[in-house]
Amino acid sequence: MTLFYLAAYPQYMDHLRDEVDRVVREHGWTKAALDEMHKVDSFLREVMRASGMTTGTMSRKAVKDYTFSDGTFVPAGTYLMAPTSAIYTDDTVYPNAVEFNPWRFSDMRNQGEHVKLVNTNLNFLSFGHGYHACPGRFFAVSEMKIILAHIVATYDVKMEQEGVIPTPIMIGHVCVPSRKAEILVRKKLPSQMA
Ligand code: HEM
Repeated sequence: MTLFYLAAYPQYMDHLRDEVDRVVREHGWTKAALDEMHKVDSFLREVMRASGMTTGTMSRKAVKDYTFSDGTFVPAGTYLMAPTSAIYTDDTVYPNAVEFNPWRFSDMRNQGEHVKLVNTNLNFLSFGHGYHACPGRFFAVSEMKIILAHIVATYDVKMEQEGVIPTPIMIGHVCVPSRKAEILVRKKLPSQMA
């Protein structure tokens, strides 16, 4: 999905590339470099938010009657999910939520908010939250950052039609990237590489 966003919005490529070139020049391809890639991190988190990935997450079954602090009563046997897509498209949570803003989270981070991709909170549930939050996310995020950083450092990518994300397939509540979409990929010339 990230590749589709990267290709659909090529105007962000140079910002990512500048960041990757700068931190890799300073730290090499190391964990320290990944930690410095705030824009790469933000881009990935914004793709997870904007694309939704799932309409809901953290499925649970109530094993006994439960009343939430606001009075909501959940009888035993009820299945529940946290409504990720409702949260991710709520303008009061994410201003101008409909807009893909790749620097949304790096800007928030600059203001002192804990919104690195590995950070979970009630407004970002793609890795779950609380006691059962995904323990594999630290590994997964490092992998995703390495792949995105490598792509921007090595290739130019674009979609035939700018600004259009190929329609995903919904399987139940899970959003699967289109398997038919095509992306134009061109390897950068050696002289363009850092
Ligand atoms: C982008 C990649 C990934 C995403 C989006 C993701 C998402 C999630 C989510 C949403 C949960 C919480 C489910 C819940 O509360 O019901 C979860 C749990 C879990 N994830 Fe991941 N995950 C990813 C990668 C990984 C990887 C790479 C591993 C292992 C190497 C992993 C291992 C686990 C385990 C063991 C749990 C269960 C934790 C528990 O129940 O206490 N995940 N994941």
